[in-house]
Amino acid sequence: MDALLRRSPHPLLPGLLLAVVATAVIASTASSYVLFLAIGAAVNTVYLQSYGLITGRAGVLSLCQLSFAGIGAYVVGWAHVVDVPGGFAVWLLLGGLAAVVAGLLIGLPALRLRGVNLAVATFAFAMAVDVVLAGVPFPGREKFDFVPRPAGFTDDAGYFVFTMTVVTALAVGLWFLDRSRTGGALVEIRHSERAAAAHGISVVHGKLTAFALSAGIAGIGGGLMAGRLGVVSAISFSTFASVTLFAIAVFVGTHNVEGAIAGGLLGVAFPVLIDTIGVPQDLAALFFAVGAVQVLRLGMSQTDLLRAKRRRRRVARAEAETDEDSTAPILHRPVVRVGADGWPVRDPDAEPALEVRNVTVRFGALTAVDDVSLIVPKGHVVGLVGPNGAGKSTLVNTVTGFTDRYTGTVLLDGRPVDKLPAHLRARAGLRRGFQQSRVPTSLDVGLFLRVAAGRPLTSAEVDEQLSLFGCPGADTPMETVDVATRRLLEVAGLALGRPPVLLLDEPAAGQSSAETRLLKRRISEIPERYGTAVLLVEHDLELVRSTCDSVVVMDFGRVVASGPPDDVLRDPVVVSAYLGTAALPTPDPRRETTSR
Ligand SMILES: Nc1ncnc2c1ncn2[C@@H]1O[C@H](COP(=O)(O)OP(=O)(O)OP(=O)(O)O)[C@@H](O)[C@H]1O
Repeated sequence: MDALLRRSPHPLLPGLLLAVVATAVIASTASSYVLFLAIGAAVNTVYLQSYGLITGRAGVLSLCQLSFAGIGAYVVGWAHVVDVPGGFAVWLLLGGLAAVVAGLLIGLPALRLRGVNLAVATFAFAMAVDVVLAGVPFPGREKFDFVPRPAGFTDDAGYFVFTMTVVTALAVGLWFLDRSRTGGALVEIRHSERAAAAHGISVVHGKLTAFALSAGIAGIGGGLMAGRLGVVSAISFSTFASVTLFAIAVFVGTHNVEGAIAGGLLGVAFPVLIDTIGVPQDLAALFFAVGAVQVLRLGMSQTDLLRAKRRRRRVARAEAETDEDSTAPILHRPVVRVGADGWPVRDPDAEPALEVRNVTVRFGALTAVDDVSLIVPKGHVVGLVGPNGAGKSTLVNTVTGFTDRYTGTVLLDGRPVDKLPAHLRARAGLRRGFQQSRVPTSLDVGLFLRVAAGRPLTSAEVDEQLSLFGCPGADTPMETVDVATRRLLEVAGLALGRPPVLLLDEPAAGQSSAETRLLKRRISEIPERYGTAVLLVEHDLELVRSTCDSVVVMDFGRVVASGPPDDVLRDPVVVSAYLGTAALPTPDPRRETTSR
């Protein structure tokens, strides 16, 4: 079943073959009018690849991509007029680079903005570029000094081949990006900026990268447009055209390669089509806008819907064919160091990996964390328990840098980290999981593991970890993975980063008893296997008792008890303040004899 759910390992080669055949057929058979339209569709595809990167992958609402295209076209025209050596291909790259610089300049001030505010800021930039380009004619335009197409590709058929080569090269680049940790990081930023920061990803850096790369792609598209038309005018890069392409991108879903191509074709063919039946071409924009609104309502673009349908069919087929024994045992690798009782042996005098000193957090009049101090020694698992609202998650947020309004000190390996923002604390080795799963569903399992680990992993490491946590194969799309398995994957990925300290916030929530048993084993192995000390926030007291070396109990923001699990969980203060006798777990005879 797993194998059927996985993506084809090499979808790139058939895709490349298809691109070559389609380009050759169109170039050799199409009329000059159709070729002119086809070049337009290919240039549109480049624009939509840029939207697919900034909006589809990174989730940034940018309405100014054609302004970057205008800058690319302007530079190509200028390079031709002043005769920059190297010819069209070099001018195209220069146009892309100029657009990258513009993308960075727009991206920097826009970093603090999100959603509609960011859309408004990019819209304002597009309007400003409209005004500038309308006042400053494109180089060569006044004397009709046409930009020469690249040597060997000067006729329409040749230039179509050249344009399709650029489209294909960009598609290959994006294919690799999607499979890299940078691509995974962009998707994670779109999904949850907090989760991205917790994985050591700089949201600022990620968004700037998306702005720069997408602007560069759009700039190359603009340069191609200059080659298509010979002389361009501001109207080709107007705000109206930018917003129309944005609507197409949202409607079709241009973060998928087939979406970018379909969107490119739609943007050219649909206006021509309605024109032939007497409807003004500009009304096409209305159709795209209605389509985009519909997609925003559904939450899925056309290509996402198609891909989801295909996947559902594969899942149904796999379910019908599966002969897997779901009760088959999961293969475990033995723990590195175990005592005679089968449980890991730990050093009682270990140095602190994490130390929290007198931390207090206030939300207005409410003191959510009140002068809390605790230590997580190296190689230990420490439980943090307490009733709802006791302040556990606030403490985890504070320690990991997601709350900056606190007093007190957090030390990692003896060094204060209070001045570091969340992503730098994560990079320093203070990693965390979230109470609510924040796993981006558009990644596949292997890439998520790489992003969560925050360090380069070999395929063997990924596969071994997946098997250890009983998770599906690396190529499995995350959206086909159930919520409980996603939580397991989160723990698996974080642990694989081998951070000095890992804070897990209710990892067993929503797990079946079999999954909790596996999780119990895996969490108790984390210190030995990965060299990581764990602070485990959990309501499942049996899990806490059987995995933790010591337990800290919080109530009303304060530490009310701490010590060995069996002692603490039977402490009358803890029982009356929080647990209630019925909730007490039964002591495990194995643990009573454990040499910790
Ligand atoms: N951002 C916030 N603004 C105001 N109050 C908050 C904020 N975050 C948490 N609180 C309050 O702080 C207190 C501690 O909440 P916290 O979520 O840390 O408790 P918890 O022990 O993690 O609870 P649970 O087990 O339900 O997750 C609660 O009274 C909560 O309402």
